[in-house]
Amino acid sequence: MTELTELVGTWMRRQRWYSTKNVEPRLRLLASFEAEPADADVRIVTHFFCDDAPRTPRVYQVPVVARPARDGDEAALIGEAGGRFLYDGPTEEAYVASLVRLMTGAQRADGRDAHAQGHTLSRPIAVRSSRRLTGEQSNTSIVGELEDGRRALIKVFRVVQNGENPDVSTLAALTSGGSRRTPSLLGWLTGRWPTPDGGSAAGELALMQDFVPGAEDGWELAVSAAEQGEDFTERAFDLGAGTAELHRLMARVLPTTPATAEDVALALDGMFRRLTVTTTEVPEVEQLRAGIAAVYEEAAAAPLPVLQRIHGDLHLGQVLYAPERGWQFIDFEGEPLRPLAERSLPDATMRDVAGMLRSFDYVAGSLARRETPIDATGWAADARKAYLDGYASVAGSEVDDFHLLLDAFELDKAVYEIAYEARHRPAWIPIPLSAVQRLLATRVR
Ligand SMILES: Nc1ncnc2c1ncn2[C@@H]1O[C@H](COP(=O)(O)OP(=O)(O)O)[C@@H](O)[C@H]1O
Ligand SMILES: O=P(O)(O)O[C@H]1O[C@H](CO)[C@@H](O[C@H]2O[C@H](CO)[C@@H](O)[C@H](O)[C@H]2O)[C@H](O)[C@H]1O
Repeated sequence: MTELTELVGTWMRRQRWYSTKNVEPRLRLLASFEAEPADADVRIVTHFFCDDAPRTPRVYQVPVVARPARDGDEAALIGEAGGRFLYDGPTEEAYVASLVRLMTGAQRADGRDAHAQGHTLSRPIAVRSSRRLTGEQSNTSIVGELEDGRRALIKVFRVVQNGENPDVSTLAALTSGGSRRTPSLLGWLTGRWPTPDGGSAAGELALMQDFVPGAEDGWELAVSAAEQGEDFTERAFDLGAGTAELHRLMARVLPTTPATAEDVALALDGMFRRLTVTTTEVPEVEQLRAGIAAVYEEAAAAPLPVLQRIHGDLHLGQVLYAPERGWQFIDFEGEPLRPLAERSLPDATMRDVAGMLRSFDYVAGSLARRETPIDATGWAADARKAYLDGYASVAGSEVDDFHLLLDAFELDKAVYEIAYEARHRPAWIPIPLSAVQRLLATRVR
């Protein structure tokens, strides 16, 4: 193993975006692409590593800035190799500036390293300064000050996969459709890299969208309201109405298709697959399997909706509340544990509604697990009802028409969450696990 691969492996294991927990990465360097730096002293290289540690190998994008001296951000130091100090690219202005040049068309992403760019800007624009965001994220986000005074949110995808990333394709369609519910997409970068078996893959490497000023994170807002016993029903109603507006726009600007028997079979297959994965990781779920399966089968026999593009991983952490713009929806990448090819397929809007309903339950679940527990079950029930009322204020009787589907998706999401928590936050497994038990026992909305 080379010095670089060893250093990156040790460092990567500590990163939140490293998706295989509790194991040592087993990395293989697939390719490295060097970008043109503005400063001759630094080298900017984006590496693609295959990690063989998980059952299905994953490819990671690792941009690195190599400096002659140890004068970068200490927290972002990957290590020293070949007489240079290697820093995590997104914390380095040189890397961000080069990425923005590529994404906005100021620099051609030519065939040399097989990158392609796209943007919605009328002219290239440079970044003046940048700051990496911290916090729990699947990817790495950066706030950049643009030369025209605007701010942009730049997202660097860490796990890269072959195919269309809905974070870019959904936002591109919504932006051209004039969405008021999402930030505008400003630019993106698509790249090509070799696959571990000698083939070639292409997919999105980064995107840039406008930064929503003064935005508060939906999860933090909801938790703080719940812990103080503050009424959240008006906000939840608006969030429901906003979700339905978003769905309407998606149906207008992206393909829709009536669900067929094959779609139902595919969806059921996906849900049972998740159930099996979860049961393997958390064996207590096995005893709930028959009850869960009955709900799935009942939904499959019920009337079918028209399928369309949806958010795909909707929860309170995927919405921002901005004073001037109201609720804004972000992160259209879909569930990180789901294969990319599935994530752009037309789906049922009730899947998103179910995701948000689960999130209100998580607010109560997380407060119940505090050192001094807070009972927010009433708060969550009110928020849930207000959200559904808000959705119905725009979408009419859709929730009532497809309530069996909604029940099934709520269970499916909770089953997914059990596996997610087992990998990321085992102490929180009881939140979705008790939700599954409750949903089976009551089947109420
Ligand atoms: N357009 C935006 N304006 C302001 N903040 C944003 C914007 N997009 C994302 N954020 C902030 O960045 C965080 C991570 O973004 P997100 O798209 O959810 O990334 P990830 O794919 O890593 O989950 C969000 O929780 C939010 O706080
Ligand atoms: O935001 P991501 O796309 O990374 O989504 C993943 O992580 C989420 C947690 O950060 C996870 O969401 C679950 O926990 C939330 C509270 O932290 C809660 O609001 C959600 O309802 C719950 O699903 C999400 O499932 C996962 O895909």
